[in-house]
Amino acid sequence: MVDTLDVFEALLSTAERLAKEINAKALVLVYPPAEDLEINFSGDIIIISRESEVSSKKEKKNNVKNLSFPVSIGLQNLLNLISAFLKSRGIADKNEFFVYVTNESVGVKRIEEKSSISDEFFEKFEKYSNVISRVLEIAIELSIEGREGMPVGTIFVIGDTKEVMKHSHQLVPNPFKGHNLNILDPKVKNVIKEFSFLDGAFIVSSKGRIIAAGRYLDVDPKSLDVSLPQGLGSRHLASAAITKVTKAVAITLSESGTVRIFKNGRIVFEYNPRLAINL
Ligand SMILES: Nc1ncnc2c1ncn2[C@@H]1O[C@H](COP(=O)(O)OP(=O)(O)OP(=O)(O)O)[C@@H](O)[C@H]1O
Repeated sequence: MVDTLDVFEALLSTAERLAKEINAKALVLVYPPAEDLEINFSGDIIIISRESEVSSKKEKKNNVKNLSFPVSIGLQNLLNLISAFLKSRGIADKNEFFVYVTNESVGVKRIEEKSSISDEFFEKFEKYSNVISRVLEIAIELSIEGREGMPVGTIFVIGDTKEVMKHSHQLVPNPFKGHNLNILDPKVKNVIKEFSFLDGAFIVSSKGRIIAAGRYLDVDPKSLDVSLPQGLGSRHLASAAITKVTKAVAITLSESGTVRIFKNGRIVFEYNPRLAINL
């Protein structure tokens, strides 16, 4: 039997040839099965890993960039995020291509207009990458599992904690008060899930400390000129608004199962894990 690494290496050499032939702007390795692969490509190389800690030691060559995405968000979403990343970094422009390789496929992706995620999102994403990834992971699991079999909706507001606290108040006594719990601690995942039934939002610092749960966001989407696609109610409007009035990122889980990331009052990422095909 041929092992995963052999398959990946064979796909990689096809991807290298393809990238060269079509003058692709970047070659993207999605969750490669080994760290020290020999990659022959003169353009930008992006390595997507599942590790939450991205070590810079692997960025030996300056055309290699590591991005960490520990959760599986479905290939299409991942490719859209990569498109947006390449565009925001000036690596590739609209209608240019990148080639990607996964454990099972090689493909070409054209950079589309719609893949416009603000630079700021990636700055934030890189800065709080571990925390955002962990919250996404929890939101995705909650979307699939629900709580005691019932669908759950909630909000996580990450970063700019001081300002977020100023623009919110407790709906119920804060269960996290006086505790020093960090969302990056694997044991804390279940605690978050347990409290996901509370109305309101979880407030998480940029380093992952859980500041509060059951927090009502005191924002007025109308006066802040926040507009969202029809069908999104007060949970989503409040999430968009808090990211307009502060520098925070908000991640919402809708009772319908869709997970969204908001930044600067806009949706920058949308994904329904219940409809997803895993990588
Ligand atoms: N300003 C707010 N701050 C915190 N939580 C809020 C706020 N507004 C609404 N919510 C929460 O959102 C819940 C659902 O409200 P609503 O159904 O209007 O939202 P929605 O955007 O349609 O969300 P869903 O897609 O999950 O139904 C409320 O019960 C409340 O817990």
